[in-house]
Amino acid sequence: MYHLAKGLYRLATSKEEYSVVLLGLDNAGKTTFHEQLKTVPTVGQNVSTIVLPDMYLKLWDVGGQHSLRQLWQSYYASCHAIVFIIDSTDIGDGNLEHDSSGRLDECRLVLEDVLQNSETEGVPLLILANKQDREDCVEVVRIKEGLVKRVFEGDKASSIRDSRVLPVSALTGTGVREAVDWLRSRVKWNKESRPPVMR
Ligand SMILES: Nc1nc2c(ncn2[C@@H]2O[C@H](COP(=O)(O)OP(=O)(O)OP(=O)(O)O)[C@@H](O)[C@H]2O)c(=O)[nH]1
Ligand SMILES: [Mg+2]
Repeated sequence: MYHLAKGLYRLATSKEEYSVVLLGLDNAGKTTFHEQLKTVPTVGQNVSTIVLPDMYLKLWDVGGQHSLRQLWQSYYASCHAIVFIIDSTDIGDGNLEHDSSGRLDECRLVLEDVLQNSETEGVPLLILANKQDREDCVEVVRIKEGLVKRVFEGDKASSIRDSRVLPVSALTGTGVREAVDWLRSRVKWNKESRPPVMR
């Protein structure tokens, strides 16, 4: 009887859990974005869970430094969405042809690499044009035209997936709510291909 009651209680109180991995070059603002949302720390500092009315969103903050990027792929198979964060102040004027620092091109290559991996096929992708609070930031439309469109139109991004580009400031929190709302709807839409874990 106890086990039945416990089972029923669990069934009534359990929720779907979806994992979201935060990617992007070093210094893009992944950890700042994560801090903005952090409610329940899970194992380790770089994982936390946001409790939403209808689901848990588990966020994985992975380091973006060059040497750490090879670890990203270990998150691909189990993630339900990818957030790719861009430092909008570190991509020149957003045009690949004038990219003197090389960071826009680096960003493009890294993003292409993520999209090309077969384990990310069909996974919803949210691109965040971060640091929009800064005066020297490149506007989101330019990032869409100069980077995202090129990546999506190139031959390296074959698979069909839900994607969106949103302007945010992880520091001030502007746009963060919209980002979570987008993720919440998309992981649900994609749940047949990537079923959630029940918690
Ligand atoms: N002005 C401004 N600064 C930001 C914003 N987001 C992050 N920063 C700053 O950018 C720097 C890097 O942010 P992090 O969140 O540590 O970057 P990261 O992507 O986690 O970097 P790695 O862990 O090295 O991959 C910090 O000094 C942040 O305060 C933002 O929206 N606006
Ligand atoms: Mg970090």
